[in-house]
Amino acid sequence: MSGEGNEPQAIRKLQPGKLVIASHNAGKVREIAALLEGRGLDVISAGDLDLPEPEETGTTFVMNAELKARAAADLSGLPALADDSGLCVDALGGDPGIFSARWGGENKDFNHAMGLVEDKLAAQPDAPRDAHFVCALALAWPDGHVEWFEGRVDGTLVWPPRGTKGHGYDPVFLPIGYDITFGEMDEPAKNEISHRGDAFRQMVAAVF
Ligand SMILES: O=P(O)(O)OP(=O)(O)OP(=O)(O)OC[C@H]1O[C@@H](n2cnc3c(O)ncnc32)[C@H](O)[C@@H]1O
Ligand SMILES: [Mg+2]
Repeated sequence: MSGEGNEPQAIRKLQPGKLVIASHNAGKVREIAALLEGRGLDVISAGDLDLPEPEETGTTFVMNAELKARAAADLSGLPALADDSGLCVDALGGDPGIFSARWGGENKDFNHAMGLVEDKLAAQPDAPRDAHFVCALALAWPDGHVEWFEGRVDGTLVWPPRGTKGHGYDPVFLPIGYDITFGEMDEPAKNEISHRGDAFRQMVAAVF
């Protein structure tokens, strides 16, 4: 059968029309909608469609992005784009990583989550504060086809948290080459250098 077996799979183009943003995180949905602007897509969020939040049982960012995108595509019958992302701190062996949202607890309290990172780093006062954000994007179609892209941005962590423009861990993340945190940066400037912007540029080059 053609297209199966060991043949490389062609990248599938995304046609103009409806696209579900398979995320329940308002900050991410806002950034994703801005990154997709002007591409002829009618963007609907998982929240607008009342889609349930799937349990993130994967062990990698890509696995979790794929399971969220597939769940939304299956339930909506539309192509769906999911983002699984997180902050990886070198001195903490890559934590919180795929558990970044879960460190915010049931109330999704990122002051608490940033405090947890600070407390754990306090035990290693001489360790470098290097960290990076990762963003895996998965684009899934209702017939099961899926495409993946992964982006990254490197930086260092600073305390106290600075700025109120971003979301999640943005106030403690100082990207390399900048003297303001993601929390102090306007959204278009953040999108230009962020893990999410990086993954999006790869996706745009491939599927449009
Ligand atoms: O799964 P969905 O519904 O998309 O929403 P979520 O918030 O649970 O998203 P993730 O599972 O991907 O967890 C990612 C967490 O990592 C953090 N994060 C990801 N991208 C970030 C960014 O650009 N700035 C700050 N924090 C970010 C933020 O705390 C997120 O809650
Ligand atoms: Mg999540």
